[in-house]
Amino acid sequence: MTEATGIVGEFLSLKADTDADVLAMQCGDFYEFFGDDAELVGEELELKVTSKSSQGQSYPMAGVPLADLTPYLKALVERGYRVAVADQYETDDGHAREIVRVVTPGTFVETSDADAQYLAAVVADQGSGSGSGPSSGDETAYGLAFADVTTGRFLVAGAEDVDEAMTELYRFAPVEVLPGPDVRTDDNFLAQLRERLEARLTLHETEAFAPKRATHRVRDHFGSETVDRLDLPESALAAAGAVLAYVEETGAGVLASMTRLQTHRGDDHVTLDVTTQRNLELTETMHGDRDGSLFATIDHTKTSAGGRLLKEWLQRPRRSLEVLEERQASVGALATAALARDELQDVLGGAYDLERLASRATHGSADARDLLAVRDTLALVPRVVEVVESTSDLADSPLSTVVNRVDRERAADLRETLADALAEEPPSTVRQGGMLKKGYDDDLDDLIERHDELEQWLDTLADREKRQHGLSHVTVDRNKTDGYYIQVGRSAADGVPDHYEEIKQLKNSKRFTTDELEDKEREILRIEEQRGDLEYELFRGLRQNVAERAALLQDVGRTLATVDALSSLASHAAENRWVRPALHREQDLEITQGRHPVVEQTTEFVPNDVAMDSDRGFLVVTGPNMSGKSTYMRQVACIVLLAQIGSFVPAREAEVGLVDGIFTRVGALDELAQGRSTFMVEMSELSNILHAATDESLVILDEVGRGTATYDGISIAWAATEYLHNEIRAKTLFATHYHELTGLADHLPRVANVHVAADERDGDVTFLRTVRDGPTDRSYGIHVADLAGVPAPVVDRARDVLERLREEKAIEAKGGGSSEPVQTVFDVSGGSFRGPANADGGDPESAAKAEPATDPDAAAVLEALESLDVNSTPPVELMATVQEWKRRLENEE
Ligand SMILES: Nc1ncnc2c1ncn2[C@@H]1O[C@H](COP(=O)(O)OP(=O)(O)OP(=O)(O)O)[C@@H](O)[C@H]1O
Repeated sequence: MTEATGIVGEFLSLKADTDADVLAMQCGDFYEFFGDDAELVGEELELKVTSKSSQGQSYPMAGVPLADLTPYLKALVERGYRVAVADQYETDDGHAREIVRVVTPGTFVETSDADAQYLAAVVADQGSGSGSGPSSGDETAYGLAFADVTTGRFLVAGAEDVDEAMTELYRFAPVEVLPGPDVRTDDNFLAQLRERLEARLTLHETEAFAPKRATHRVRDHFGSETVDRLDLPESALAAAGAVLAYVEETGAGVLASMTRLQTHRGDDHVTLDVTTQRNLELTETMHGDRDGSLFATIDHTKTSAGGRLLKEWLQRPRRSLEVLEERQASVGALATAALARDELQDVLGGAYDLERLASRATHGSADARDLLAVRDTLALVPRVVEVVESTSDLADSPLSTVVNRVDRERAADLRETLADALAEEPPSTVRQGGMLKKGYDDDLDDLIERHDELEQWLDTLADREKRQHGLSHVTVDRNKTDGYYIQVGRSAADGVPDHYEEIKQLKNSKRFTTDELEDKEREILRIEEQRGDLEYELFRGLRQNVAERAALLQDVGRTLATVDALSSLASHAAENRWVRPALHREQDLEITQGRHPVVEQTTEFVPNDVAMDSDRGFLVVTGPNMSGKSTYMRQVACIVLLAQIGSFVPAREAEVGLVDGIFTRVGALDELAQGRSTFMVEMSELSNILHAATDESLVILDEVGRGTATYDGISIAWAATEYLHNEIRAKTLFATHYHELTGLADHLPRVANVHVAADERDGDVTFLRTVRDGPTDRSYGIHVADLAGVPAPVVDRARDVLERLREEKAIEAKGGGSSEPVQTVFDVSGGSFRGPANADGGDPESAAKAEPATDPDAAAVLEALESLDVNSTPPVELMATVQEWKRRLENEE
């Protein structure tokens, strides 16, 4: 095959030099894609694919106009592609092309989405674990770095193990992850990354992660002093260095907007593992919708920066009483000062995203309209301060400190500079002039003046020509093809003077030019070109000026976002009768008339109380299917979570002891699709909780043990309860269908039973949604099956069967002297199941029913099993023995 030459050859050779998935190469006014890349964009972006031949071979080709590249880049990076962009530049002997940047999901600066867009790196800590890399045990620690090129945010974090690393990663939801060298070989970690995150995994060159090199880079960028002060582990520095290197190498050109190195410390924050963030539907529902999430419910922010901040609060609740009480006080003040709040929200409605604009200025992609947006947003600062300071509730609240933190003088300076420079309605291009005002620069003023004079001359030309030559129907105008022209109506066209040179005939008129007009035209074009160049230079200076104040813009942006997020919480609290929870560091949790923050929006919600303290730290929640157990427990978790972002909560009154983590384990239907058995998922989640929870945590367990055989399930639930109660001592709510577990309250001092009440009359069940103390007596599964539309014959038959079963139970129960159906209970002291009759020393026959192992053959088998030493018996012999037991038991039946 002959090698392509010419433009295709150039394309293919540039492509061979990059590890990007796709190359867009500038060819004049277009970006072109050739070969496989053309096919790919043809498919992904629905671009028309044509063909281009080179050396007798035909190559697919597709292209987009220069000015339209951004939306195509956005679409490609959103699909996870990395796109190299090669620009064309002039050389002495023609032109050449060079790759100027590689646009990737994590380095796409021009995004229009409101959400944060994090690029992350994760590095295994060499010094941790048992020393031989990440696969050697789960004690490997990790260093993480997160950078948002669109806002300049840069954070580093450490994680003690895989779970913590995954939790942090999930919290930031990066769009692109750079796994460090060790992480790349850790299949388990990679599998979790793929499963938990929707991020592109990019294998960046390993040298970038080398600790020495990376540390040097971080020091160089953020200053040695900052780095020393933060005292970061090597792995975190390696991650941070790799992120910086990647941002630089991809050519995003925004490094300068990363002005601050912040640490994200897990111990400042409430641990919310991945499962919990999902289960509580913080930012999206279980079905992946934004609507119906907790965030969508409480978000009334007016700016995208405010929305981002509120989401960040929700994903990273705090543990510091001081921070939370400050936020609460501001929310309280804003909730009371309704008029001032309206005014603030109104003002914020005019704010643009300063953090994003700062990045665009640094990147060099901000146009004059962007700088106008900076000017207009800075102009809001005095008004915001004024509203706060002139409203006594707000002036006395921490909000006053928040708004006064801004360096107002510098903000006003920059605003003034921009106001003096920018024209009121600048164009969206930066090359054609018209962006800057008179008075900004003397040379520019000269050009503008001369331009104005010429325009004036042109404006009066038509009148002059009419007068001088006695013409009628004369206009003077310009267009792209004809340049400037004098247009004369057809009736008068024959009478034009001799020096008129005809350039075009139209249906009802003719177009002419004259030497004089051509001279003026040349002059005007020259001035316009000069003006364009000069304005571009001046504009770049102005933009650089803004870029150098990135930190100031980030501060102002952050302050406005904070006011926005706090006002949003205040609005929601005021409109939904939420109250300020009393926070403290004790274990108590007391919620009076609490509601579920999301469900209350769409349902006539029945409020419920929760009372937990050091003597009552474990609630077993029972109740019929569909009665509201899950809602009740999630409501508790949501209220604690809201309290720990500084929000008010849906209750009449609430007292919340701060927690260090919220852990949940609820039905995991969605995991089924990923090929893991429900039970396996359930157990690994339980295992995570039992490892991670502490006596300061809140644990929510919904139906643990349900995914396996009943007795296994009960046993696991039982053992987990004991462990949580005795060892971990976490505040726990445990919903279960295993009625047996309600017996725990009699044996474990801190366990109490509550149930969600339902009323049954004439076979109809009414859900009361009220939570009451004590266990429930039965479940109403058949009623729910009926509600769910299970065919009537099946429902009827189920009722029959249930009746029969109850009758049998009733026989047992009668022996116990009770007329109520009684369920089998688990004997704590004996560790076995038995009927209550037996517990009372009643009818031995019914006890035998509940305890099948008392059958003589079964007892013999059990005895043999007990004395068998499994470890020393060869497998074949074991199998034979089991078969023998089986035969013996079956024969007996
Ligand atoms: N306090 C309440 N007020 C009003 N509606 C409620 C309340 N609690 C729950 N609900 C509604 O009742 C329905 C069932 O609630 P939930 O899923 O919590 O029941 P459950 O007892 O956990 O069910 P299951 O045992 O079948 O999992 C939901 O539609 C929920 O919105």
